[in-house]
Amino acid sequence: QEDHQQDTPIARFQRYLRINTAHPNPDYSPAISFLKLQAQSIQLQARTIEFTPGKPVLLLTWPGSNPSLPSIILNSHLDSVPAEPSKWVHPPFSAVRSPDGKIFARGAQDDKCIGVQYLEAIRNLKAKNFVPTRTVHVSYVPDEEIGGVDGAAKFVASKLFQELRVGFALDEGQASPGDEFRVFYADRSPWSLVIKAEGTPGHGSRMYDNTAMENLMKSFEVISRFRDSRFDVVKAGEAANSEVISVNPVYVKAGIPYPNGFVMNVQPSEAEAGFDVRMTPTADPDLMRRIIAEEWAPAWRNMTYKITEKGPLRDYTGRPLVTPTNDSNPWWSVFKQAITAVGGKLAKPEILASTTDARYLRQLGIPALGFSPMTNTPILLHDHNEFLKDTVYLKGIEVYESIISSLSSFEEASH
Ligand SMILES: CSCC[C@H](NC=O)C(=O)O
Ligand SMILES: [Zn+2]
Ligand SMILES: [Zn+2]
Repeated sequence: QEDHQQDTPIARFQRYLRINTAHPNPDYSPAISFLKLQAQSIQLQARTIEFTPGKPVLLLTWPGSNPSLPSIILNSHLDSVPAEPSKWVHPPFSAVRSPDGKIFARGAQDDKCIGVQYLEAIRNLKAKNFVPTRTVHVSYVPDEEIGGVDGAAKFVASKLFQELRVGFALDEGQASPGDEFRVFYADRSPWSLVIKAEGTPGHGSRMYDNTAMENLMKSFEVISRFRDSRFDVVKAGEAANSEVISVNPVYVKAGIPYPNGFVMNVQPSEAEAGFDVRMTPTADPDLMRRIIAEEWAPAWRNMTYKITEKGPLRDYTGRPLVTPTNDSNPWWSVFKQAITAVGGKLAKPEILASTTDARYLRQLGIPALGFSPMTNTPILLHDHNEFLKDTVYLKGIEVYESIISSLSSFEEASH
């Protein structure tokens, strides 16, 4: 294909997309090599740090003329979720460009687009002899899709990160089906919930009280009611999906396995289910824990449970992980103006329904916005046939040029 031979912004995007960094075995080293080469070609300093062996963080730096000012950081993740190739119109790591300009690849939207757009924007600014006042860092972190424990979490906790003196951060957002850019000022925080029921085993023909399955089914009813009550608010148009606590069942595990299925005439003594729970930034974690303990998995119904919090819900001062999008945050006005300067319209700032590594930055008190410049684009992250149009990709580079030049030359020494 013609795209293979060239060294154009689109061809460079395709090259990054063709590196398979999907879980469960993301191949990080070719991705790092590719990005390092790109960084070299535009004279950015590069550092690779393995906080966990085999899980590199790449940090690129464009020094500012006034390094005493807090820096800005542009973050993206190296990894992707897996793809099911048989369900795609083009192989998920082919980065095929269709005649109408759609570039198909796992990671096209989430989030390899921004990873290279940052660099293309810097390339263009350098070509125009732009010099940033503040230092600009670009970071590439592993394992975002599995929680970032060995990636962003370790990176932001490092001495190196502290030495960067980051004043403001950008991380990924989500595509916008309309013609307004979307921006995210907070994430919902994920909890993994596993509930287990125990009960009296017995013959499949008998009806008696307190079986494990009956205990688990009662939990499903209670949890369903909680889910409906929140979902009804969303369906009534009174809140966005991301503004309520969500709970969704993700697995059930019970029964006695048999070579071709399950034993059908024994009621099992144990049953288990897993739930994805998403806490809104201002949700009360103690209240949620009480609901789980007293209603969803009560000991009196022979149930136990385990909650695993996937990241922080509050910053170190106990405040919700929310970046102000008003005049109290000078970075916000600079960001907003940078979008309008290139003819972009900005939608009302939103909470992200899922989560990103931005929560680790917000935990430190660093203002962080989630932003991926994709308008008129269907939301295809984690979906089959994820794609991004070439024109949208190229427009995004222009948007980042505006954002990076504005943020990096903004002089007020506030945090
Ligand atoms: C359990 S942390 C997982 C993080 C993941 N991030 C993107 O999809 C998410 O599910 O939101
Ligand atoms: Zn992502
Ligand atoms: Zn993702």
